[in-house]
Amino acid sequence: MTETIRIVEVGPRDGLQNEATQVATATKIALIEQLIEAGHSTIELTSFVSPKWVPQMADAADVATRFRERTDLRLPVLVPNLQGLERALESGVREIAVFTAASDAFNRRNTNATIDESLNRFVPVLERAKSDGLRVRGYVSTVLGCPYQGEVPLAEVVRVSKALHRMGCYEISLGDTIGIGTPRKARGMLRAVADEVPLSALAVHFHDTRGQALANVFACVEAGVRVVDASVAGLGGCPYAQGASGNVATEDVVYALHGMGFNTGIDLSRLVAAGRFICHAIERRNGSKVALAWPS
Ligand SMILES: CC(C)(COP(=O)([O-])OP(=O)([O-])OC[C@H]1O[C@@H](n2cnc3c(N)ncnc32)[C@H](O)[C@@H]1OP(=O)([O-])[O-])[C@@H](O)C(=O)NCCC(=O)NCCSC(=O)C[C@@](C)(O)CC(=O)[O-]
Repeated sequence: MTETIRIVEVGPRDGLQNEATQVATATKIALIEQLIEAGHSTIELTSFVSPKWVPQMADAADVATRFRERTDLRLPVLVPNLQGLERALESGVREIAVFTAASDAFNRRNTNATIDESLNRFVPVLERAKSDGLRVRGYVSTVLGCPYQGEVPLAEVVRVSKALHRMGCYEISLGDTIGIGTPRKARGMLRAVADEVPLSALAVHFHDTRGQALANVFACVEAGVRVVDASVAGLGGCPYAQGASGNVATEDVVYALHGMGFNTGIDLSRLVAAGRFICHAIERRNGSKVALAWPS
């Protein structure tokens, strides 16, 4: 039987959060609609963070509300605190993602809190989410290096991942925020976390800053991970990680996985069209090599 890998499409959130020019809400919605048509089952729609920190996501409620009837899909949104959760609930959201890091230096710049302060912030968020029947995903950033602190101890990646899992996050996404990792290091990191958190509850999230992301995905898939975050057309970059480029392009991941015999449920041709649509709309270079080679 063909094995399935679930792609978590982060383009509409991670991919667009750093765009300097405000992307029209209608464009974001059209992109998400096209991603759904391409067969995505899991799409991170937006983030309910402070609009002062990330103005591009100020229209989170409008985007999320548009998809509130799509109970057949998993449509998580990023939430940093209880205020974000309240806003998400008002928009009919059924899945959220909380986020912290394995480096205090990064986490302070990203959320104005140390790692432990952010974990404490999540306690009431997780309690409220649980009582409202929401699923909660957890992110750990800087798992292979930090733009401010440099080396990140593996023990800290393991500790934070374990804490999020124990708190009730059903899945932990391990983020190489600045795309600094290489395949063996990425696989070693995954294995170390998998010693403490079930591999089935882990996802990988690679940025392609140094062109290593697809190789890192491959190394981790070979090591058994079955959930991969990716961004259509390789959109993205973290506003609090200078020089961070987009995530690995979804088109390239899907092409590689299909070639390896995995099923993703995604129609590559439609996905390429969605990537071309958004690149045209925001006048951005397409970061997917598969898309560039795809017949027009
Ligand atoms: C966490 C905070 C809010 C702390 O920010 P703070 O300034 O310490 O928060 P505060 O509680 O002091 O509130 C300050 C103001 O923000 C408002 N506020 C507070 N919270 C909210 C909210 N949820 N929604 C709307 N408004 C909010 C609050 O009401 C107040 O407004 P004022 O009284 O000044 O008018 C802020 O630092 C923040 O929003 N950070 C988010 C940064 C971000 O979104 N980064 C990118 C996402 S993470 C990422 O990309 C990495 C990832 C996940 O992809 C994985 C990887 O690649 O590594």
